[in-house]
Amino acid sequence: MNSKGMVTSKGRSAVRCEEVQVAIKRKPILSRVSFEIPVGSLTGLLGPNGAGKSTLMRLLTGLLEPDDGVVELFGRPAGWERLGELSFLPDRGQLPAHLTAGEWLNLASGIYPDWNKGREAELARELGVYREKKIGTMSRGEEARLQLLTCLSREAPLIILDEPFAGVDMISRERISSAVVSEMADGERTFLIATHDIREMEQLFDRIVLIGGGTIQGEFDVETLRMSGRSVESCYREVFS
Ligand SMILES: Nc1ncnc2c1ncn2[C@@H]1O[C@H](COP(=O)(O)OP(=O)(O)OP(=O)(O)O)[C@@H](O)[C@H]1O
Repeated sequence: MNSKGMVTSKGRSAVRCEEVQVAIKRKPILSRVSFEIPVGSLTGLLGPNGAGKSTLMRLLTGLLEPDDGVVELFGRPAGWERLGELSFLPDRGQLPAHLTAGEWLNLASGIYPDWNKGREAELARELGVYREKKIGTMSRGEEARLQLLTCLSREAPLIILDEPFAGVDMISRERISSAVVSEMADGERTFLIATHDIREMEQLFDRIVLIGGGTIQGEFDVETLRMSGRSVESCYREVFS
């Protein structure tokens, strides 16, 4: 790591992108994207609207292929066949409206071999998810909490959350943050979270990756930033304003 807090050292990586290029309908969306996420870290992926955060996450999940460059998870190429190793909360995901939360969770627990029933019950209490409620009648925030519960009930080594707080009230945000923190306590799991809620989330992150205009604007170690008298928010402002 250098004196500005930029991460320069290479450890064991959960995610590695090198010189990644993506164009959609001939429009360049990601250009020469290179960064790494160490195993066991909680990394914030931060950037303005349209920066390329969701596109980058879809790339990591294998839902999108790069036009050029390398995308690796745990040292092997990313791709849809690696979906079993990661748990993904998409930004515009929708759960089946005709099911109750309980019916959906039963279905999901059958789909995912790494489902942990004990964790599901614990998180359902923490997040205030009611099994009897029909998904189609849920508010945006209630559905967001159920989606997060679905993601965190799996024991996948990599958790990728795209805007987990969109439409979620303050108390629920706190519950979600504490659920994420308690998940981190079990050791080797790696989190990548895209969010605009920098102030609320900054206490959680140990690293941040800043993306703007489809390119990486910097990778920072949060502890090192703090030691140099900066916060995640001030760093974000320096880079983007
Ligand atoms: N299917 C698509 N067709 C055309 N353009 C697209 C498509 N998907 C993404 N883009 C464009 O790619 C750019 C990056 O979009 P992306 O959704 O990755 O940004 P983001 O950082 O997640 O934004 P936000 O913070 O607003 O969610 C935007 O300019 C968007 O319009």
